[in-house]
Amino acid sequence: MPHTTVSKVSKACEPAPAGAAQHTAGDTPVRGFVSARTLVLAAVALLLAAWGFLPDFSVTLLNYIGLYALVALGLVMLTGVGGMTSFGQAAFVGIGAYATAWACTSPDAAALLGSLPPALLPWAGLLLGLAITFAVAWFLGAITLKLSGHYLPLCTIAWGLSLYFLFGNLELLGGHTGITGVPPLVVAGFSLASPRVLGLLIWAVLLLALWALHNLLDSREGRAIRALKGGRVMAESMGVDTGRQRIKLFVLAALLAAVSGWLYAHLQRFVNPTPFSLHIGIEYLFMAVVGGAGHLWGAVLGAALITLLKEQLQDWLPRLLGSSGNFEVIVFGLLMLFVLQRFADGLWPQLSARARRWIRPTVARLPAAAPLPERSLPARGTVVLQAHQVTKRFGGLIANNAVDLTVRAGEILALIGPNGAGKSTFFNMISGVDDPTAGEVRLMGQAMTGKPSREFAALGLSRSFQHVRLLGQRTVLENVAVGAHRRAQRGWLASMLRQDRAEEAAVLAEARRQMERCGLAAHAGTPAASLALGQQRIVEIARALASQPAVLLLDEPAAGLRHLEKQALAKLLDQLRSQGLGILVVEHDMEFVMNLADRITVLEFGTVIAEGTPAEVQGNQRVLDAYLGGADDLGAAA
Ligand SMILES: Nc1ncnc2c1ncn2[C@@H]1O[C@H](COP(=O)(O)OP(=O)(O)OP(=O)(O)O)[C@@H](O)[C@H]1O
Repeated sequence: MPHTTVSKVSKACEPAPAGAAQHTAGDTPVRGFVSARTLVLAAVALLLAAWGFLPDFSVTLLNYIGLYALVALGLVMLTGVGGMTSFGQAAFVGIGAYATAWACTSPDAAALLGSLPPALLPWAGLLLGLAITFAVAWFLGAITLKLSGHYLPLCTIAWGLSLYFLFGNLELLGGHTGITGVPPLVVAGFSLASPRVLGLLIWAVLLLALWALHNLLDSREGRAIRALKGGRVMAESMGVDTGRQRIKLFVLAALLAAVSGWLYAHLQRFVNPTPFSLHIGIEYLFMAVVGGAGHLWGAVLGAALITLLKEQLQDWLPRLLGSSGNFEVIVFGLLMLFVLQRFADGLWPQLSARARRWIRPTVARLPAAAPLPERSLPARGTVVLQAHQVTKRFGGLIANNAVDLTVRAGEILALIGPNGAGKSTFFNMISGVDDPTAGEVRLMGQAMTGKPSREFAALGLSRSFQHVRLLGQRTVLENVAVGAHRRAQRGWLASMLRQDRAEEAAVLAEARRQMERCGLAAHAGTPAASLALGQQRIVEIARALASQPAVLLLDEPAAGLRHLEKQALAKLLDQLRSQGLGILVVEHDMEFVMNLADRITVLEFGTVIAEGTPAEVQGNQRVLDAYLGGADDLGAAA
């Protein structure tokens, strides 16, 4: 925004790990003497009480902080939570601002909206701005969000620039001069012309957005959004439609920016293209990152810090250096470098870590949990998963060569083979991560070729990964709950408005049930990354079980486990088998495999070289040859 000028906040609305926030003290020790919620309410009450007495300049600063924080909040969701970087948010602020300025001042708009009383024009402008932003963001999202790596940020720069130049070149938007004479907002006959009064609306909108987004993150949909950061493969395997979630997130961030632009236009009462440039888009990103891009309150902190810092620098530097110039930009850039070097996760985590001693997380009460809908498992012996002549080529390399394999309900099939034999590639083929070059995969009798992983998940297939894919900073409970995504239905709006509590209770109860089943009950509130690697693998199994699968694919589940843990895992898999699950295990631990599997398929150089019971496979000379040094392992397992 044009103004190069212009809360201290608490831990309160930080999206606390669900396990810590919503369940018994057994998960997380309850500390602190003031609850996060009380602190926020007290801060809001204080701000309200002081609002009438603050100097005009402070009110102006606070208004701008509120406006910037709204945009940065969208970026926290998009970048910090969802893992997508955008430099172009200022353009959406521009759409919100120009839409209302045009609706309120243009003769064309008057002809169109002629019957509307003048007091309603800004509200028509808001609707127009939101509608245009929605359409533009959806369109841009659809064409750019498929890109990954540095391509996506580059694209946001491209369309950020395009929209900026569009604002300056459209005659109907006043060209580079912009639009003047934007009227003040009027609510119920009361004019919000004074920045002091409009500021109340700005902060009310910001607090409402914080509340809604906090609720969203603390829900099934919030976990799905966070799962995006764990990689699309994991999220899709848990049944999350990642493409849709990404677009929704992108549109949400754009709409928040547009609302900020709308408020800005009625605060400034004129608009021109300058505040919607790429330069300002970068500044918004700075705010989110410096504040703490993974934390909702980080947006407020970042907006406040950067606004105040720029203000001070603009004031002090010319005095200090004895000449005027844009010195603050240089110092500002250096300071940003320092902050990002020193605190890569932003400043909010630092602040909240210090406050943890005296602030306790809000304990939300959930209603009694009803069970989630159950899937009826196929009868024992039914073919649940079938690979027919599955071939995968990577250029000239044949990773899987006409592999046939069948998994039945109520059995454990092991897929073994030396390193590089093609086991993980095959796993990807039969779970929808990748498409076979030739051949067919059938799940529950349905042809699955070309279908994404989430369709596999919908039909009852769940999996773990060779390289653990968990949300390391989130609790074990939350990670396991991601697995139950498809068993619940409440969407974004219901989550934002807290209309999902009964379902959320059911999801978390199911996650706890699976954790108990897997011996993880004591770790509900522990961040997943702080568990040993072997236990993280068990968390993946619990997460897979939370989807109530009919087919379970486990990629090296015993790797990193100690002897007793392996025994417990074998017992669990045995139980699952007796309950009728079809289980396919890729594993290098021969003792584990030989004692557990009903049948074994052996791959070498992508080709099946043997199949049969453990005893048959151990006696197979080709298998012994394939393993060479590993022949001892096979023998030892006998
Ligand atoms: N995306 C890819 N592009 C090119 N080659 C690949 C790709 N993925 C796997 N490969 C190759 O395919 C072959 C099979 O690899 P894969 O990871 O499936 O073996 P694996 O049996 O799972 O091995 P490990 O037991 O070590 O995990 C290897 O030669 C590997 O280098």
